[in-house]
Amino acid sequence: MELGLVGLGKMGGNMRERIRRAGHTVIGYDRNPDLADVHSLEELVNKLKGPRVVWVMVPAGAATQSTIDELAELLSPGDVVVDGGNSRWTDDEKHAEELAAKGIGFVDCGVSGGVWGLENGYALMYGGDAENVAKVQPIFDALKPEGEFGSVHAGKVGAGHFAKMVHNGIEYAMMQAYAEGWELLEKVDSVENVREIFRSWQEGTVIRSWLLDLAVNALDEDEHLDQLRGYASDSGEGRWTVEAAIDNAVPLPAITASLFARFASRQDDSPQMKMIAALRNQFGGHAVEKK
Ligand SMILES: O=C(CO)[C@H](O)[C@H](O)COP(=O)(O)O
Repeated sequence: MELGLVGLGKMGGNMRERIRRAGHTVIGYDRNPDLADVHSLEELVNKLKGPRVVWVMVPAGAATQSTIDELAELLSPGDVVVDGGNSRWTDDEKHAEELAAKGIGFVDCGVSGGVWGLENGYALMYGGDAENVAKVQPIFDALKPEGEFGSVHAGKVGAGHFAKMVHNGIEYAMMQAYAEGWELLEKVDSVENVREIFRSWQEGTVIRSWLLDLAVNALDEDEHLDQLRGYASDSGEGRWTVEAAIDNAVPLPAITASLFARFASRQDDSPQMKMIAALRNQFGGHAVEKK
């Protein structure tokens, strides 16, 4: 089938390649003309035969919103827009309504696989009406990993991005647990080869995983991570997971702690720990360290 793909960065560029390898035609648009097959969204839409499917793979928020606004003006009734970015799931209902007003379908799709997806396939979690999902199905089949699992129709509009958000929350907590274990192992003098301990865990253990494999890759590149600063960014999904937990009164201690650990990583000198030091000094005369 034919697909229009908007956004040809690290994810979108590799997805275009994987879909083409499966024998489909992909017309890609990106603001960077070096990456794009066409010069504008209008040209992309005009080149596709109807009913069209256009997959949006641009950063969540303003970039996704403006792309969907533009597509709403260009596409025709019966066409479908897929939002494959890491959009906040609460935006999906709004996008579906905006497009439905013009007779255009909408499917939200969480995509996992990172830069390895080209070869390994992308795990897909999508939400929307069966009729719209069916129009995209050949593309889902091309992107997903080989084998029985790796893609799911998670539910109604929004369910795909909600599933991806929870996936990322789990990702935060798993990474935090590996990172904490690694730091503790590195701290203790009697432990001599932390990297090899991590490597040994890749087979037979309860905690083997792809993230563990990637941790070993990272330690192979830089055994004690000396070249990195202990600073971790976030792009929103952990925060939205914690917000959803509050809305639903679901306790998420591990995911919440892993999000807050990232915030702490961005402080050179913790203001709250200054207060703790000051209070210990006030009530107990405990020593403080001064600048
Ligand atoms: O979706 C992903 C992996 O599954 C992206 O890599 C995402 O950027 C990870 O989230 P964060 O940037 O908040 O760590």
